[in-house]
Amino acid sequence: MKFTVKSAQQVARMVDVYSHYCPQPLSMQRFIDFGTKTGTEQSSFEFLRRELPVRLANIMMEMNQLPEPLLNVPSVTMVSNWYKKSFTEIIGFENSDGKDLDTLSTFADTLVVIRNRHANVVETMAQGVMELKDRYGEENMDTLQYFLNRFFTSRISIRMLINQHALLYGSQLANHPRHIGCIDPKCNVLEVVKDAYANARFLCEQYYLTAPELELITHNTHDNEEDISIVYVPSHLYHMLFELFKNSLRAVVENFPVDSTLPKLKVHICKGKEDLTIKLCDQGGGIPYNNINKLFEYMYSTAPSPSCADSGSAPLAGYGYGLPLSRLYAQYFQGDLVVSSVDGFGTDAYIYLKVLSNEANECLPIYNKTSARMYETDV
Ligand SMILES: O=C(O)CCCOc1c(F)cc(-c2c(C(=O)NCc3ccc(C(=O)O)cc3)noc2-c2cc(Cl)c(O)cc2O)cc1F
Repeated sequence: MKFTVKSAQQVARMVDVYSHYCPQPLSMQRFIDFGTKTGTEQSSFEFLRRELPVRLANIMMEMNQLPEPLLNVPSVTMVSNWYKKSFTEIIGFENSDGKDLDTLSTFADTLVVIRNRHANVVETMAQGVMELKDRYGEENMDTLQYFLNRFFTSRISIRMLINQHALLYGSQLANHPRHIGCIDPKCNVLEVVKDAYANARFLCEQYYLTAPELELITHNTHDNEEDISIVYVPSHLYHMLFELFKNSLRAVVENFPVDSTLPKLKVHICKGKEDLTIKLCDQGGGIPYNNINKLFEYMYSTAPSPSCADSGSAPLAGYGYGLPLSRLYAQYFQGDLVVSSVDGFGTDAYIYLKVLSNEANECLPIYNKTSARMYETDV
């Protein structure tokens, strides 16, 4: 394997070239078919050595459009350099031979290096938002919100592609023999709900010494399956549920006096014709309607990092990005996450997932004139 070192100008030119290609959204069905019928390591390599730089370049071009104050905070510069390095490494395979076993092995290793390099991007960007708030207050908030939603969605999609290749063809084993990469074709929703609740409850009891019980209600009008299942990525579903349970547990415990009997959390799981809906209902006192959107705002939610927060900070509180990121996971395969609250009583949170795999297409940000206009600062 020979890698030619490229100058910063050469890399910038290649980023521009690759950013002119549109990312290709894959459906859940396509992921499944590729992993079980049509795909080989060679065809996966030949797809990824183009698609990954295209997805990286599209979001790198958006990052370069950010207004100066956003672009120049140290943490954002660091993340930008990680992207440039990873982009350069992948385009190094542009003319490699997909039939050569060394090439395939080096490519798989490179993907793992890239995945590890980008492991702390969320925390680093949260640090960048805090640096920005300290320096410039809440300017450019709308631009930041627009960019981060697209940036984190792009990151979810790139990690999905890398994980599929690594699990299907790398040395890393899938979690379960039934799984196709990180996808479970029969993801048992009830089990993921119970798992997320148990772990959130453990944190809640560790801090508050109490936690509300869980009541589960299932409805299946789609098929006559005993256990409600869906073709989905269990780790994505777990991430969403764990976040929502943490919020509900915290709200309920904080809404009632110590030693009160706490009202149960009620979770409805319903598999319908098009949607699988998971509804979490709590009596946590609710939030005013006007403040719901703030929960999804990165600038508003950026709390001091748990390590430096005062010792009294609840372990249920993170960087505050849990909810916006959970909604991006839901939307990534055309689903959604909606929070509806009754001020003074409680909150219902809904996770909507597409039941039909051919409707569950990746939702990807595309860099074009429309998106570029979003970054044009007012004159
Ligand atoms: O730090 C993190 O990562 C977690 C960040 C997030 O932390 C929160 C949290 F877990 C729970 C709540 C909360 C409250 C509350 O706190 N009610 C009291 C208050 C009353 C008035 C106002 C107001 O006037 O603005 C605000 C709160 N009521 O319902 C919810 C609630 C929110 C969501 Cl998204 C959910 O899925 C379930 C819930 O029960 C708010 C959070 F923000």
